[in-house]
Amino acid sequence: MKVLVINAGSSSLKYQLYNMTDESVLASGRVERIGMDSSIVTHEPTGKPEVRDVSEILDHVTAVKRVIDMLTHDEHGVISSMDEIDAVGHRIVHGGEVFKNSVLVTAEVKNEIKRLFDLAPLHNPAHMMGITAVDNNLPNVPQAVVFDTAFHQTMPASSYLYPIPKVLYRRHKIRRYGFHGTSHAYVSDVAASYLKKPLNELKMVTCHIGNGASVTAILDGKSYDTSMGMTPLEGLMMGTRSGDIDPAIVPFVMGKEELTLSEVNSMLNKHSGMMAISGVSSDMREVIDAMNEGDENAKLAFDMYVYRVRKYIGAYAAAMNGIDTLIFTAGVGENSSVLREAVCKGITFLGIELDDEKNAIRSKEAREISTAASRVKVLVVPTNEELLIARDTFELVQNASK
Ligand SMILES: Nc1ncnc2c1ncn2[C@@H]1O[C@H](COP(=O)(O)OP(=O)(O)O)[C@@H](O)[C@H]1O
Ligand SMILES: CC(=O)OP(=O)(O)O
Ligand SMILES: [Mg+2]
Repeated sequence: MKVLVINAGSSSLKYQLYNMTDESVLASGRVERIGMDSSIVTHEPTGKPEVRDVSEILDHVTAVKRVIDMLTHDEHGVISSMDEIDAVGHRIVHGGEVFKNSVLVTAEVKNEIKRLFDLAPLHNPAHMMGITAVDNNLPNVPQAVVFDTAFHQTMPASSYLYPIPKVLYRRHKIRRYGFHGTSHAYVSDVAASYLKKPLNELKMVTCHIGNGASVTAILDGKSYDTSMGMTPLEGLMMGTRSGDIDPAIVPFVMGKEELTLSEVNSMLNKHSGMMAISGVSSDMREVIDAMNEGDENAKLAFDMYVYRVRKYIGAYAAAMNGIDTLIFTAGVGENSSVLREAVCKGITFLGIELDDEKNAIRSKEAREISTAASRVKVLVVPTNEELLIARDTFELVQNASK
């Protein structure tokens, strides 16, 4: 069975085609700048050269059509016709309280995802466009949806409720949901296999540090608490997102600077974080480069970023009354030995001892970077949200056909 995995954003659409017989990736790629005058399609067929193309792609339906054209292309294609695509799996950021597991797409599921637009206005409408685009281009192919929030549905009320009037939870479902769940679940599972220990016997803290960043406490193999909240804004300092701030700042700034709701939202989501403090970039590589060249604002941004990761690790070690495994994943967590060192060197009291040589090794494999004597095992585990989405989709479609 061949499964196409789609991660649709507001102006982009990433894809991977899997052969589920051996879970190999046949092709991957992305369509960027959808709706703008020059969209960029990057297609990477396994074993063949990468193809890049600039054209006008005004909507997601056309984007999916282009993806199918690339996958079935005479020269750059990896399948002979679109009939070879047996199922499509989508990443959906917000599943609210309704979706605790991945499901096949039905009319009712689509309605629920639409009802959640309010809680994830930046993400869910884009995902819905992805689903509609597949409906239009591959009308007979089953689709599944895999939610970033699902893994965190196990959190106890003491973790997910905010100390605000309870009526707001009842009326509007205001609570912590948490995100990147597919990634936290995947890396915790890989780490347990790597350590040859049952997942439910470990006290883990997983740090998904990419463009968006979140930390999760995993107890008994389940999400116990996580740093992102009702939306992906809470928690760590990120590329352009503020993370935790005093909520009183919002009405205060709105009054003083005469900002509207949408302006203050944009300030916190798009013009804060590392970008705002460094004045250099939201990209960790550029911030580290500037810091190494002596830029003091870049150093302050890096120090603040690291400090906040450390505080969450400490908080979650306390929340679980211990920690035995610390995991780094996603763009920054997997690639930046500098960040991992800065985080770990400040929390040695927890029993974390980094092996500098192992930390410096670059690899695509899961690996341990702590010393043999370190009480806490520190691992780097490359995440693979797409593979988990493909697996869930495959399983749902197979079960449905039994
Ligand atoms: N070698 C590196 N050192 C530091 N940061 C890196 C490195 N490689 C990638 N990154 C960072 O990873 C981030 C992107 O992470 P990623 O998980 O791909 O994000 P997303 O999936 O949210 O787009 C960027 O900020 C980028 O700077
Ligand atoms: C939920 C979220 O923040 O996703 P991303 O890291 O892809 O922005
Ligand atoms: Mg990501």
